[in-house]
Amino acid sequence: MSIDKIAVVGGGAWGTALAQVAAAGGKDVTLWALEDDVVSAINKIHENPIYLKGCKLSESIRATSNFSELSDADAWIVVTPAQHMRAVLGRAPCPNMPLVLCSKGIEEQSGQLLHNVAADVCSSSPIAVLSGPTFAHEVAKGLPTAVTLACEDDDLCNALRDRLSMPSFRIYTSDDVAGAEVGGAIKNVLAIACGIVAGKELGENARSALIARGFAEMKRFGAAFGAREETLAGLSGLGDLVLTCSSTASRNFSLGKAIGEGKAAADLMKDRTTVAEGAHTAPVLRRLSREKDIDMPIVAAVDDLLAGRCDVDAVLERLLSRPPRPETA
Ligand SMILES: NC(=O)C1=CN([C@@H]2O[C@H](COP(=O)(O)OP(=O)(O)OC[C@H]3O[C@@H](n4cnc5c(N)ncnc54)[C@H](O)[C@@H]3O)[C@@H](O)[C@H]2O)C=CC1
Ligand SMILES: O=C(CO)COP(=O)(O)O
Repeated sequence: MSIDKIAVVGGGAWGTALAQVAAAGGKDVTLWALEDDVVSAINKIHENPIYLKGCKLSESIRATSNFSELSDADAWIVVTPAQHMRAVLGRAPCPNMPLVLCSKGIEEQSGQLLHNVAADVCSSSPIAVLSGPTFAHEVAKGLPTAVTLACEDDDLCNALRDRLSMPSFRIYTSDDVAGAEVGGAIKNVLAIACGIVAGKELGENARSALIARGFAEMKRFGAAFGAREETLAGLSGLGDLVLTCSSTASRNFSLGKAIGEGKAAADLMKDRTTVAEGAHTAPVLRRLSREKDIDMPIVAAVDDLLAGRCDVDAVLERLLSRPPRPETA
């Protein structure tokens, strides 16, 4: 299977970093971006100063705002914010070639995982999911990174792995598409919770407890949505959870930190140019957990804080006064 021409759909930090990985691996890369300023900066100065400032890009990456220039690609790497994926793919002449979904979230309106959203819009495209602990600025610099690539078609999964791998970008394969998506979506909500712990100065013990109990919520949700526990314990679940819950380089963690320091979520969300997916995932995750009767107290707490229904002290009191229970329940 020839995968030499790559189209990247989405010119944010992650799409730009993935374009850089593919170009460094010798692929012919065309990147579709929404903003004309991003397109012209990548073509003229080989940088994306809006979303990935300070990172020199390969001169071979061509940027465009015209979908027709992606029509001869062998695969599309789709990196839009989760809530815009349906609209962006709907604007494109739907390709028959493989789509590699790299966004992290759940569609708010439909409650669907993103592979289902993409399948709705591009019903004839085979779908893979690439997810893991991957801060864009580190990947763009070529620092060592490992990810999960999930696809139900083994041959396609192996072909994509072979064509997209680099020594510093190590790809592990899986056939658990839902599992790879569930971990990436939920860890963003839990990162907001860990940011709140940091902003409120509740200590490192509390942060570790949140990671472990948050992982328990991820496993409960995953079991109801067809995710395998071994996938959730891997790069796309626990690996990404630990990364995002530990660093102010995470937009989700930083959003939580500011809330923990006393700022109002609504003010923090106003005028954002970069995406903190957890803020969009929390309400839909809460809704789905209620519908399926899945106990997710940390997700519920983050949802209440983001919606301004409670303050941090009230949410903390609620979490700490829950009745004792066996750890594995
Ligand atoms: N930045 C990172 O380190 C990583 C991000 N991701 C995921 O990749 C996805 C994209 O995130 P980033 O590249 O970081 O974005 P970003 O925060 O760097 O940039 C925002 C993106 O949103 C797009 N956008 C804004 N309004 C839009 C609209 N109305 N329609 C379509 N697109 C619109 C912009 O064009 C831009 O591409 C997210 O789901 C994120 O969770 C995954 C792994 C790492
Ligand atoms: O998904 C990411 C790292 O794997 C990026 O996290 P943030 O969106 O919180 O910055």
